[in-house]
Amino acid sequence: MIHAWSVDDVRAAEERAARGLPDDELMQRAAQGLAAVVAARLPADPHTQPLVVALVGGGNNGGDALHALAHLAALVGEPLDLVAVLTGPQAHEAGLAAAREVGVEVHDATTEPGRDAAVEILGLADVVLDGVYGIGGRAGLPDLVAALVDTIAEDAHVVAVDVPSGADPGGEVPTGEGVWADETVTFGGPKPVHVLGTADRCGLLTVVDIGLDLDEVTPAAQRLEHDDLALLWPVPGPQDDKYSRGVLGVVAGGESYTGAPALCVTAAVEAGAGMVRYVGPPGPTALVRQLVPEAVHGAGRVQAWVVGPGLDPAPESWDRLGLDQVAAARRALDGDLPCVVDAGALDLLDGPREHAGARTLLTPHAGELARLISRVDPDVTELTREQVSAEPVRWARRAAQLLRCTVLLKGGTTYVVPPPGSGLPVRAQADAPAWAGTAGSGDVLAGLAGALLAAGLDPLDAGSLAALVHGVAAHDANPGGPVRALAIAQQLPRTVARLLARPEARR
Ligand SMILES: NC(=O)C1=CN([C@@H]2O[C@H](COP(=O)(O)OP(=O)(O)OC[C@H]3O[C@@H](n4cnc5c(N)ncnc54)[C@H](O)[C@@H]3O)[C@@H](O)[C@H]2O)[C@@H](O)CC1
Ligand SMILES: [K+]
Repeated sequence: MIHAWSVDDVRAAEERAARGLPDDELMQRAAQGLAAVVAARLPADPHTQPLVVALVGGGNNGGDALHALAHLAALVGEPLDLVAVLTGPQAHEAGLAAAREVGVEVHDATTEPGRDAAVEILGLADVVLDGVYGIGGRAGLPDLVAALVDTIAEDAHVVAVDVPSGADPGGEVPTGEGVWADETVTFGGPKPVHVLGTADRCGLLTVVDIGLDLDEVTPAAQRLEHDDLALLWPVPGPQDDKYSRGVLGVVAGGESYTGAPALCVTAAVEAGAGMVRYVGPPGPTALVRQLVPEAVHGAGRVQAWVVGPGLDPAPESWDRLGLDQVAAARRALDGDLPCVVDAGALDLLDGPREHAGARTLLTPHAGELARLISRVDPDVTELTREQVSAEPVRWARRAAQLLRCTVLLKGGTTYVVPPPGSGLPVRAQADAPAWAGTAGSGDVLAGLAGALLAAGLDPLDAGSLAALVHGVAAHDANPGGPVRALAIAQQLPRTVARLLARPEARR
């Protein structure tokens, strides 16, 4: 699992670690680690002298970059062209002195000749170090810096120092502006932007150990990795039977929507639910009977519910079967069992589930979340899908707060936000190929998450693990090509087996 700590917690850990150490010890450790990464990225061609350019801001992030240039000169031993471009009126004094000492060429881009020289040199660079802003940064860049970033050579290898400049280190305010790095070298531990930010903003992430102790500090954000499946997946033991493994009830679909329940039930069965009970009218029941002979039918004892895939929340008054299905959905929502609330059932929620908020996992996409918040938030009249997509963590948090439950917001990156006050971190998963964005894919995710809730996982683990496995299964089902929702569901057993068998996971 990748843990990411808030900027405040990292700064506090830096303060603790710095006590009793020489003034610039942490920066030297950071710069040395950074230089080692950059040294490994230099082009190997013996006929050309590599050109490394650092964009340098006025704070300590710039100090890291300047010291790294100095360390790089010592580390590589071969001739190198090293250039520092100063982007503001100040630069880290000791860093600048160390860089000058080893012969780094310095240009001050706040002057016209300096800017012209910087533009030319950035267009030729082999490696660019982005040392403009680190954890002192915020979303967006001043015009001068943005213009310099735009002139970086297309084929240059861009290494962000700690955080890509222009990105919000807290990961909450997304912006496309600023540096998009091929890789990011961070210090002490990941920050939320590395986990929550747009998936390819930071590139490959390397953490340099500078001696911070964050073990006892609760992370602000997390990402599950493939090896985490073995820790969290409910693997049955010899004493288990279908009941102890978890019985999932599914209230989904209606006479006009028969596909969603079939996909949802298939996914839950393929994911290894002990038993799946489908509740619905004759049409979808017949289809589920045909496609999933393992499922049982009609209401009965269950350990968790999935409510909502393909559910029409507002059938016509003459549609008796539709009204019965909504009544079944309401019974599940009014109870106190763990529940995945998906699609149509989201429209049935007006506030928190009374006794079961903490056991509830909402699984909206951006449009559904916008509609839900517009309806239940007294401070919001009309929220759009675009607004949710622009600030996904903010709005998922808002829904989690209003409904006192866990919210899984589906998208290219899937965010799983626990209820406020739970002390739990936000999780973000970006495991799925874009091919997975296809009709029925969400019904599969709901069934999979439901199977995990029924097995006893809490909503944060169930939601994030479901997002991980769903994404990996979508890849496994047809690497590099299109995939239908049913194929994702049918791939689940093999994907789970493969991830359980990973040698790292078994340790
Ligand atoms: N504190 C420590 O002990 C260590 C800090 N280190 C480095 O220090 C960095 C943090 O340094 P600083 O706190 O000096 O902050 P930064 O160097 O990240 O930023 C400096 C200043 O730039 C301004 N600024 C930031 N974003 C801006 C924007 N978008 N537009 C305009 N102005 C902006 C702000 O006034 C900010 O204080 C870390 O990211 C890391 O690189 C490392 O050397 C490791 C040790
Ligand atoms: K940076």
